[in-house]
Amino acid sequence: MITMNDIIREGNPTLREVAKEVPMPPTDEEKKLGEEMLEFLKNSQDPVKAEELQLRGGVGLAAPQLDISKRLIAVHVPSSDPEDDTPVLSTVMFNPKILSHSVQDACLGEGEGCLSVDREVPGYVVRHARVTVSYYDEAGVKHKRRLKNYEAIVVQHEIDHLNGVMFYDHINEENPFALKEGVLVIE
Ligand SMILES: CC(C)(C)[C@H](NC(=O)Nc1cc(F)cc(F)c1)C(=O)N(CC(=O)NO)CC1CCCC1
Ligand SMILES: [Zn+2]
Repeated sequence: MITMNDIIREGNPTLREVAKEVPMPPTDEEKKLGEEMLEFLKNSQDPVKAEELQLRGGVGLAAPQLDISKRLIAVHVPSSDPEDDTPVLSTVMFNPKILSHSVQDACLGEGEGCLSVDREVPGYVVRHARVTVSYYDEAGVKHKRRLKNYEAIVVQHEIDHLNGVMFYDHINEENPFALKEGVLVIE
């Protein structure tokens, strides 16, 4: 199973590569990888397993973070309602692609971090507020999905990893907390 030791950290050149498309349908090995990535995220959000395995609570993971330069991500976004156990988004996406996006931008009020970055990098990471993504599932079936709010941010963060982009590449160097008019701040 995947643990923190399998996750490469900034400085590893793989994190700056453009990952390769996965031919559809995915091979058994690629399907297994996707399942393991999703299992890592679920384990990382389980207090007992996270403690046992010393995992950082993760909501998304991209194959390049495992030193595998393939266009494959997993996302497991829990509901913001603690009473609700159903995640708002829990899936493996092969060859995810942003088809269209809102004019409006958004950022997390807390800024962002990354499982591959062992330091705090303060500042707003401005992204699209809403995106329409297409992706293939492990059966090779094509899906199209509109995402908004936190799950839209997570998927954009993960797709960035497939293009060698790190969250801090988006932070304004002069003023990390500069915000243009109309940017939605997601708390
Ligand atoms: C880097 C880290 C702080 C671990 C971040 N987690 C997170 O932001 N909060 C979180 C953790 C949970 F378990 C459950 C939950 F609802 C929220 C994260 O997983 N990522 C994913 C990543 O590094 N992918 O490469 C960073 C997030 C920053 C914005 C979107 C993803
Ligand atoms: Zn990341």
